[in-house]
Amino acid sequence: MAINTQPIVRLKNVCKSYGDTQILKNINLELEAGKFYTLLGPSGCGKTTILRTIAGFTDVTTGDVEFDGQVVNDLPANQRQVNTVFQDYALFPHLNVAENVAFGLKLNKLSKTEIDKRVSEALAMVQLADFGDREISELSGGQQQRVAIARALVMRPKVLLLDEPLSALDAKLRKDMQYELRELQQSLGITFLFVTHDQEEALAMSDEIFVMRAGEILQGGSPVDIYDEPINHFVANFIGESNIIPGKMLQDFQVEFVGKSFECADAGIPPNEAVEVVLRPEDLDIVAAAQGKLVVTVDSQLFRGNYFEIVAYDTDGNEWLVHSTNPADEGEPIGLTFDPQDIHVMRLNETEAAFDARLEKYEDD
Ligand SMILES: Nc1ncnc2c1ncn2[C@@H]1O[C@H](COP(=O)(O)OP(=O)(O)OP(=O)(O)O)[C@@H](O)[C@H]1O
Repeated sequence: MAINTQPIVRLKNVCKSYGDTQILKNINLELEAGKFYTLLGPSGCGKTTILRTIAGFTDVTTGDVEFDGQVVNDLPANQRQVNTVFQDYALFPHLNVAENVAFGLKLNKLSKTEIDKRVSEALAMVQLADFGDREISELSGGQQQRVAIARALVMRPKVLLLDEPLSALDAKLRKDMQYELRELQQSLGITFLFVTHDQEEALAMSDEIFVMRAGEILQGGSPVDIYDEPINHFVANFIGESNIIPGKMLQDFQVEFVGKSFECADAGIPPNEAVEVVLRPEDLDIVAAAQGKLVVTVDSQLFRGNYFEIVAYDTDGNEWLVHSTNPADEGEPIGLTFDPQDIHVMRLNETEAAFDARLEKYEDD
């Protein structure tokens, strides 16, 4: 039997402009059934605009939005099999919980019996089975958020769009809701497209992340791939914490930075090319200065609960962030060691396509 691998949603070369301002620049993405996707990027980069083009609230200027292989550019929002959970939940304060959830079904003129059944099911999915009669004002922020999700799920969408739904919650509740949302997505098997500017949230929740900047998707991939193999300075900096140091490729398996030559994984980059080297703070070990591959001087440190975050500088003036279980002496030199495999070398200004081709080649070799 042939397996249907056609994406549920595909954006093909989508551009969106308001007047002379281009907001989305040639967006290409595919969403498969049953996966948790995240659009991640700084404020104003176009995340909400992408959701709106999929939901049908915003027309594309050029390009196509496809559902199940059919172009839906002209299909009105209410005929697309998607629902959106908004940042502010957009619940109706004068309706109780069950009435809020029933709203869309009533508009679609379903029978009372069918509406009651589907509302109960949707409230049970978000663990609010006994809350149907409550007023919205009697709910916590997290509970309101779940009502908003139930109201979207009750319409049985193929894709649920979530626009920063956790941003109004305090840190603890936000973490709990991250687990809940992820579990809900997995148990329902619906495709979620989630928007956040919080990289930790994106890493924790997603099957796949699209990292955006200024109207473009810079890199798409699994959290592990994007963390370990960022395509460029922006992605490396935006995802997790990194030391990004200027360097030069010397030959296969050898890269130079801070005036020294280091063994590295083969990156498929020609000799003498200027590069940037990424080393994550947790991949650095502190040793005595004489034993270090590099010597840096400790500038300051913060206790982060389960580790010390140490800021140090090398002789070229590059800042180094190091995570260590032990404190260091401020003003003193320390040695740093690291595994060659933990050095990630990036070309300057490489496109994602060129990066993928290079990665594929050196992984095959
Ligand atoms: N209707 C509109 N008219 C003109 N400009 C718009 C309109 N809607 C959005 N924009 C602009 O498009 C850009 C992208 O906005 P968008 O809301 O998609 O960003 P975002 O990544 O979701 O940001 P945030 O994280 O702050 O919500 C912004 O510069 C915004 O000002």
